[in-house]
Amino acid sequence: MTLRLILASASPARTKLLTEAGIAHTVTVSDVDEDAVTAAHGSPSPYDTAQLLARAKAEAVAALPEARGALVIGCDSVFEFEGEAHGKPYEAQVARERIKRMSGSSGTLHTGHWLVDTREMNDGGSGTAVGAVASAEVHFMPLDDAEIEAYIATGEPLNCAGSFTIDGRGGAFIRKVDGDPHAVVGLSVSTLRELLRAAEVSITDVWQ
Ligand SMILES: Nc1nc2c(ncn2[C@H]2C[C@H](O)[C@@H](COP(=O)(O)OP(=O)(O)OP(=O)(O)O)O2)c(=O)[nH]1
Repeated sequence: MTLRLILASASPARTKLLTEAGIAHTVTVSDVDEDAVTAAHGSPSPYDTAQLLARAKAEAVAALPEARGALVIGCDSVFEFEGEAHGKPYEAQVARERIKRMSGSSGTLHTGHWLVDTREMNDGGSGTAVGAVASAEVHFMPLDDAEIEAYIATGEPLNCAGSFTIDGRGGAFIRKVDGDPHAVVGLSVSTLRELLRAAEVSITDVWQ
């Protein structure tokens, strides 16, 4: 039987990562209310938030009829900076305030992963599942105000957890990454390999 892998994410970065890693997949976006999930768990740490939301997204898609018989991977990225959990800034003023503080400093990007194996799922069951968080510490170069304004004006940081990318324009401001760089982009392919192994699937089985 051909293995089907579904990415439960709207993130263009994640599907690009899988495609460039040669991993065949389709995309089904969940409609998870992320604020409701985190509120239901009190005030989880940034690490736990990433895992909780990855799990919620994967389980929501795995419950859909079209997911039956497939492997479903959900992800969520949270940037931990000075004890705060930063998602996407969305607005220029929020990005400006955050990037000014991040300049010359460092923070940790946590990406949660949750894999649901629906191949053995009985009616109403949830299938077997396994998850892991991959974290990487990101060290930033000092940015001057003109660079910050120009970066925000591109729009790139507004829809990225942590208000930066390492593989886009933001790469100009990254001094180093301690950890899996793919975890910063949004999906650690080596973590996916480990989750697939737990489901007795080799990464080579999903190579296209
Ligand atoms: N290309 C790139 N994207 C990044 C980087 N850091 C963060 N991002 C993006 C990837 C994700 O699209 C986004 C993280 O937000 P979420 O984890 O909430 O995922 P998103 O809302 O995009 O989609 P989803 O909730 O999974 O449907 O930030 C980076 O270094 N490079």
